[in-house]
Amino acid sequence: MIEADRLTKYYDKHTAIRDVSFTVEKGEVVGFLGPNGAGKTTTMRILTGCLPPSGGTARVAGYDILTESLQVRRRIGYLPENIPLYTDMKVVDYLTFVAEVKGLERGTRRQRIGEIMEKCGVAKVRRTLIGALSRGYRQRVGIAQALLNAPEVLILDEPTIGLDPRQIIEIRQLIKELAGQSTVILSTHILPEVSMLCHRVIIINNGQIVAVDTPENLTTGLQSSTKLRIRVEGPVDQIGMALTQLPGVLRVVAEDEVHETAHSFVVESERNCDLRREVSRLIIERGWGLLELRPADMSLEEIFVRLVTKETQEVRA
Ligand SMILES: Nc1ncnc2c1ncn2[C@@H]1O[C@H](COP(=O)(O)OP(=O)(O)OP(=O)(O)O)[C@@H](O)[C@H]1O
Repeated sequence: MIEADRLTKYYDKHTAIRDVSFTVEKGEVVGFLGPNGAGKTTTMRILTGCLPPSGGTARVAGYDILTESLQVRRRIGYLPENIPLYTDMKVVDYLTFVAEVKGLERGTRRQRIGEIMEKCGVAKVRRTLIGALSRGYRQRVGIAQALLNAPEVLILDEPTIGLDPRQIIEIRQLIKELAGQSTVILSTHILPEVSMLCHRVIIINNGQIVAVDTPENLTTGLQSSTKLRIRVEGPVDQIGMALTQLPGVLRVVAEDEVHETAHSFVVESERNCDLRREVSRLIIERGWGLLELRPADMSLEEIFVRLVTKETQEVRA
């Protein structure tokens, strides 16, 4: 559905993105993740046909962004980072205006606007001035305008930025519902958002792609060991010693614990070596209290920092 082929963009002498290539399959939700200034917005704007690349090209829904940009724009819904909403227009009037600009058929326009307002949860504020809406509702109006032309591809630039926690949950729910219907690319700094919403993640740093994979593969693939976090009631030294002696254990780290009788440990073993049974058996046989036992995988945050730091160091070297 989307094929980016060595996209490059210079702003004067500054390279915003360089040789960015990736594909997105129909129906996929792909997260674009990267620190500030990484090149996310630039890439997204190029894909929407709003910004010409300095090099490379892309195909969206089968059309070339350079030579068939009108066809591309017809098939794309775009939520920019700063939505250019008209604050002195009522929601329904604004959506009618966008529907006209997008060339929606006059006969079905009203019905379509009604459906979209219901879907995006703005029907009850249809007659409110956009300027009087909360940020969460404005974001919904922004998503509604992006959806009006039933786009095959939806591009959402930081859809939850600046929203309060309740609004964030609502917008994420809305994106999840859209996922089955459109192909979605969304950019974010928020890592849990990626795990929650996206089938795949594209990590971009300094204008270049540093990783493309599923959130699960990213978190397991870069791990050199398997970690278990446990909380146990009993004598800390004896527990630590017994765990260290279990076959397959590489390292045991006792963590600070405010409780006097319960102690937390991270037990590290070879990659893909699952010691949950052995650890729980040991603790129960010794008569200690097993309060908690769970995998302590590397978080997406840790993966992200590792990839981005590694890349930055390599660039500097
Ligand atoms: N119009 C412009 N003129 C000059 N430089 C620009 C312009 N737009 C972006 N840049 C630069 O290009 C680089 C990539 O910017 P871009 O906005 O694509 O990053 P981003 O990943 O979307 O960042 P953020 O998360 O902060 O929105 C940055 O170094 C930025 O300063």
